[in-house]
Amino acid sequence: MREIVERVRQRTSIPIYERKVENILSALCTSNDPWKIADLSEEPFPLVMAVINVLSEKGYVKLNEGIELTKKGKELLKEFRITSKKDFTCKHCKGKTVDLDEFKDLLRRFTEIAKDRPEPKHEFDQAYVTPETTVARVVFMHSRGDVENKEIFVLGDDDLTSVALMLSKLPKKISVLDIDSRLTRFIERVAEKLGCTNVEILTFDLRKPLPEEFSKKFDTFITDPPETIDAIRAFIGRGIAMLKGPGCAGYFGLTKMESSVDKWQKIQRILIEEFQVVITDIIRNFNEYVNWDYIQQTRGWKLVPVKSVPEYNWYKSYFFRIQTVESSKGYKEEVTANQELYDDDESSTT
Ligand SMILES: NCCCCN(CCCN)CCCN
Repeated sequence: MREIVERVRQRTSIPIYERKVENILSALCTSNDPWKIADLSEEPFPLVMAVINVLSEKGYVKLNEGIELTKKGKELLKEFRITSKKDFTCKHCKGKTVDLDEFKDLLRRFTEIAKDRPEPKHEFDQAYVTPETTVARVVFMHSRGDVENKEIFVLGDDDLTSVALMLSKLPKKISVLDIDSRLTRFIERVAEKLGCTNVEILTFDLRKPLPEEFSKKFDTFITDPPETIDAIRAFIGRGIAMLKGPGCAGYFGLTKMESSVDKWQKIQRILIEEFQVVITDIIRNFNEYVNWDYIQQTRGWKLVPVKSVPEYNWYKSYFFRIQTVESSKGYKEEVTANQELYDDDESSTT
């Protein structure tokens, strides 16, 4: 096991240690599909591919249609008492903790409107979540008192969370921004069709500081940023700066597919030490993403040893809720990153 760790360490700057190899071997025990192995292992996709390449060189797996354990690989599992990854996610709520039964009509209307949504754009690292996920986000936020009669700010909205909020008729005001004018135009048309007059829409690049009139005006924000440190500041940091004061809430998705727990620690330190907010909820795999059609143009595709496109929604993220206290403060500076707003050594889906 140690020589596997040493060999991988020469290949990637992503932190690697024995337990991570174990997680990947355990996932290999359950599936030979590279996307599912990454999903089950909960390790960043580039790291999972680096480990699989080393396992293949050392004869523990063979690469044909899938990634299969060899006899030698199965002996390694036995020697280290590694068993297959198991999943006990609740079949009723699918891990989202909320019951959508009272929102069936909202979900039906949302799904209908979303039929004409713009397709994900590679340039902006887009990938939208399933309609059930978008509606479950609104229900979860509502269950925490963060939607009804509240002023809500949506930073980046390829998931069309603003549309589900409009359909719910619960918020006092919805402000939504996105860099992609296909999305802002689409959301404008929906707001007109629904006759929503309490919606403000702007096309904006979050690398730039937001106009001062947005500062400290909102009760709640939601965003689903890329997992680079720059994006955490540009999306979540700006969202916190828009909140009125203590007791307000922010929501965002954070994936394991493009950020290791080692990077999660850096992100959580920024939340607690720099932004001085409190993390009140982290719901595992709450956000389920629909497979995007540019996957064969991504860096991940170059890394995957067997070129098969994912057959199920493999990409998930955890849903975080943060809450502000007296000393909380957001981020208002310019972010100078360009493509590295989306890319770091752990990302692979751009
Ligand atoms: N490039 C495809 C995957 C991007 C997912 N990211 C943006 C999702 C926007 N709805 C980040 C997901 C977790 N923060």
